[in-house]
Amino acid sequence: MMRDSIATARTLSEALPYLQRYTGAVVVIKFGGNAMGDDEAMAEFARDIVLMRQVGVNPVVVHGGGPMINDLLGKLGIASEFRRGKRVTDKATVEVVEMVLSGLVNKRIVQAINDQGGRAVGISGKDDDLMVCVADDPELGFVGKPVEMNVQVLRDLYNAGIIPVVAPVGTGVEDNETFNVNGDTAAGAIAGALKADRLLLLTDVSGVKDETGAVVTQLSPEQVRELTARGVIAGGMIPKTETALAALEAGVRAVVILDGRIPNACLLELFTDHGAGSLIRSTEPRVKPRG
Ligand SMILES: Nc1ncnc2c1ncn2[C@@H]1O[C@H](COP(=O)(O)OP(=O)(O)O)[C@@H](O)[C@H]1O
Ligand SMILES: CC(=O)N[C@@H](CCC(=O)OP(=O)(O)O)C(=O)O
Repeated sequence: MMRDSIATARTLSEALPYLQRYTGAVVVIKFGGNAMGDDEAMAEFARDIVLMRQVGVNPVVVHGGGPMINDLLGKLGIASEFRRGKRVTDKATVEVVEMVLSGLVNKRIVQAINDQGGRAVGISGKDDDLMVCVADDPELGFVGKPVEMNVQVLRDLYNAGIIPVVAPVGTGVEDNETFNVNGDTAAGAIAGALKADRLLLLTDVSGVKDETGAVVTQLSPEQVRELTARGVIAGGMIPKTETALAALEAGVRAVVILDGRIPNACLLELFTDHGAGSLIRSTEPRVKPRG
């Protein structure tokens, strides 16, 4: 018992330099549908987010919900397919996407954060024209590519002590269209527009893997391009790494792809000597042992 308390105190003490480094920092967390898990895992994620806020970080949560969209599409008998990690989205599908993301998934996360004593407010990319989109690719239908980001609403929320929780649904430039935006793409666009200190992409794999299946703990943009060209980075990992590169270009300091199913994944990454997952950034040398 005493030993446990000593270990806890040591962990807190070791966190000091990281707490100092991240005070006032903007950290965008993409919470993928596959990383969400059961209610207990959701509560644990929410606790981490509330703790971040408590120690002076400004967390902005952007979520996915692909598996939950699949469930409802399945019940409705609507077939769905993905191309290069993005869902081909017709009119009927985009309605289901908006219902699931802005409704069920968004409010589940908001409630979980509030249950832990945080103040979460859920919005989508439509609110205050946060994410204005054009069609990404005519073959994908109503899949949006963000072209104009109005992130002041996020600053207003976090400056008021509120944790914004964003559903990746965008509005069109004209005709009041609704766009389905890949959650990673949305998180990257938001992190880029906020020039966030960190973008954490929480998924269900331990990081970006090489051809042997080993997680690469740190990658440069060049290495990402090379692994993609060789087909080692594939499927759902493509929007993640594309997002990482675009976010770095836009001024985000570093992007981490990590396993959201590990307990306290976000805290482990931000506040301990051990990083988690794959860190993608251009030049700075790595300061933490990872893995
Ligand atoms: N090189 C790679 N390293 C790790 N995962 C990869 C790689 N290439 C493809 N993947 C796939 O990408 C998936 C993650 O994307 P996705 O399922 O869309 O996650 P999420 O729902 O969390 O956004 C992994 O489960 C894995 O199957
Ligand atoms: C265009 C596109 O693919 N949109 C995604 C949006 C949800 C998402 O990104 O969910 P995950 O993060 O859980 O994968 C979709 O329809 O599934």
